[in-house]
Amino acid sequence: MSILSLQNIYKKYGNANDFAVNDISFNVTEGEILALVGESGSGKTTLLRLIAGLEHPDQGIISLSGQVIVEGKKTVPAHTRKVGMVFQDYALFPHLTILENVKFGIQKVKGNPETIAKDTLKLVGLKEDHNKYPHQLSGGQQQRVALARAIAPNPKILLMDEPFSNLDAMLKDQVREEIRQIIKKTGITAIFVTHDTKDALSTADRIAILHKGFLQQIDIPKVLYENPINPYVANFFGKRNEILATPSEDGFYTTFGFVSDPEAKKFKSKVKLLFRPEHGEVVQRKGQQLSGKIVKVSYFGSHQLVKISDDEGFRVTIRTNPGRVFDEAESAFFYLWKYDIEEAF
Ligand SMILES: Nc1ncnc2c1ncn2[C@@H]1O[C@H](COP(=O)(O)OP(=O)(O)OP(=O)(O)O)[C@@H](O)[C@H]1O
Repeated sequence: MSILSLQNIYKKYGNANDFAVNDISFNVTEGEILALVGESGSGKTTLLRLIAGLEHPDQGIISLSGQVIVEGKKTVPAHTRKVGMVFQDYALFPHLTILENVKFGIQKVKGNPETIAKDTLKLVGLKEDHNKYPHQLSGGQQQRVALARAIAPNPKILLMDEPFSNLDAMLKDQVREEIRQIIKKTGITAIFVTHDTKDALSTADRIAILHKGFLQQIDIPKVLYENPINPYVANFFGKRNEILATPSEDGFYTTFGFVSDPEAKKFKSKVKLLFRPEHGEVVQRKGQQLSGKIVKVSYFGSHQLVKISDDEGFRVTIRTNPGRVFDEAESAFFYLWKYDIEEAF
């Protein structure tokens, strides 16, 4: 069931030429975690602020829990929307204890604030730290306090602005998982903004990708990664290799060799074969479809990236497992098990 609905939302700031948010519509299902991703200036924060009630759109309708909260000039003020917000810098009160920080926002809710605050801190795994001050906690723990403070009033929806950006790489993986588990345990619907594709792919149930204020695609991570709707979305989720190819009756001729593919006959002129590094495989035996010279091998612990060049110096990158041993300058044979085909010109 949909809990939040945005219909044709437009927002332009002052006398800017372009809309920061341009005709955006989507629904969010109850209990789901949605990531808003896009590069800097794509409109992610503006969209989050429109939902929170911190900005008002020029046009469009927003409904929350079946109630229209924004339409034309009508607006339900931010403080009565029952929206929880976690800010990028956590915005904890430094002179209040953890418990006091969480109690702060629940003075007016039903029940005993002390009990609710303690229960919520327990939920986020901080039941031992009630009397500590924010500076006595790690970044990940501070973030859980901010999360506890936002969910303690039992909001209809939780909004988080770049929740993982202040954490170092080691902590990030752990915190992503913790935050996802807490959110799922409470069953709350959450929307978070990030510019990091890893955050989005690993934490969200669905991802909405924005570019210059326009919604490009909204879907589950696997679909965005494997079946991007356009080149922008495809490249946003990581580099793709491009091989120029000439179609024939039964395949494509490329400078790396022949790719057998019955689809080729549908194309009249040159195409690009587009594939991610993990969609190719380096094989040891000769006689495979494609070949080239290894020009570089980069080791990353969990995997290696092998750069293979054709006779003209054109390169592709293929991901392999970390245990394989390759010599630079040796011949490599590879095949593509998945690729997209696009008209080249
Ligand atoms: N308060 C404001 N006044 C004027 N223009 C603004 C304001 N806030 C955002 N903008 C503009 O609106 C557009 C979208 O900005 P927004 O902050 O929503 O993007 P973003 O995707 O969240 O970017 P970032 O990742 O850098 O925070 C940008 O062109 C930005 O310059």
